[in-house]
Amino acid sequence: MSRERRGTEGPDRGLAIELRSASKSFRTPSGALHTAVRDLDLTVGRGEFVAVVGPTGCGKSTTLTLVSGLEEPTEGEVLVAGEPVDGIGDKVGFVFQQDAVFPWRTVLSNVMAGPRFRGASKAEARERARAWLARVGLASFEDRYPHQLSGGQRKRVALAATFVNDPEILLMDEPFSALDVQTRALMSDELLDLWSGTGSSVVFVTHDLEESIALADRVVVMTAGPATVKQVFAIDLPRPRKVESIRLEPRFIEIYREIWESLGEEVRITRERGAADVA
Ligand SMILES: Nc1ncnc2c1ncn2[C@@H]1O[C@H](COP(=O)(O)OP(=O)(O)OP(=O)(O)O)[C@@H](O)[C@H]1O
Repeated sequence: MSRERRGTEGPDRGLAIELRSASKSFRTPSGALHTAVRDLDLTVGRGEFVAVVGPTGCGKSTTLTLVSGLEEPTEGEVLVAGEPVDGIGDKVGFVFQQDAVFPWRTVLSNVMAGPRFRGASKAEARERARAWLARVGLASFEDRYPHQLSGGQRKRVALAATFVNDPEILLMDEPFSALDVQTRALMSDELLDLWSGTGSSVVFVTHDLEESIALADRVVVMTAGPATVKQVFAIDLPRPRKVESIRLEPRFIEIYREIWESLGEEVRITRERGAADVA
């Protein structure tokens, strides 16, 4: 286990993402300033899988929106591949809790959409989409529409539609939280399988500590809001991993206890604040 260095060294070519003292405040409808993220330092290496856990409402999604370019930091810097983020770049892919699929398009057409938008010919887009649909086990579903699929199948379409664009960076915000427990474990295994060949850097936000440990190279624990990095844990479990079996290993349980000690404290702080708000 290691606490991450909270350094401010110069640009590092080996880094996919750097947040340097990043803060984000929002103006609330009443006109007050609400700070969602405060003085956040976080780096993600190329090809690294980082999971972010923290109490509800602490600022995890806001952190992702800063990396994606959907929002700008109020203070500090956000760099992707050594360059300051300037709007939404095509190096970044997203998978969210809601299915980001076009309901009026077939499965094949959904997966072709990204390459087509990026200038690929129809034939090339179709070929690449079919290859990814085969990888996620949906080759025979290409003519279906999203409403004709199960939740797990729709999630597979979303994964294929993301990976088909060869993203350097993959931002995932609780992507599997709407799925049942078994499908969730299967999807986690599939994600690891798909990711392992790509070299993409992943930032995966989740409420589920088990999921974060099973998937990630490092788990980042955020403080109760405003979010800042509390502690970073290196996960020294071997790969390839299967989530259902790895979580029974003694080392996994040991890591879980250590991280929960850190995370549980922030969850308690958040709960106590909530209780004070309604008192
Ligand atoms: N556009 C916005 N305007 C005002 N406040 C916002 C905005 N976006 C987020 N917030 C506030 O910032 C805080 C952090 O929100 P965020 O969605 O990042 O938390 P989170 O950790 O992802 O939450 P959860 O775990 O519940 O999904 C919350 O108090 C939220 O209400």
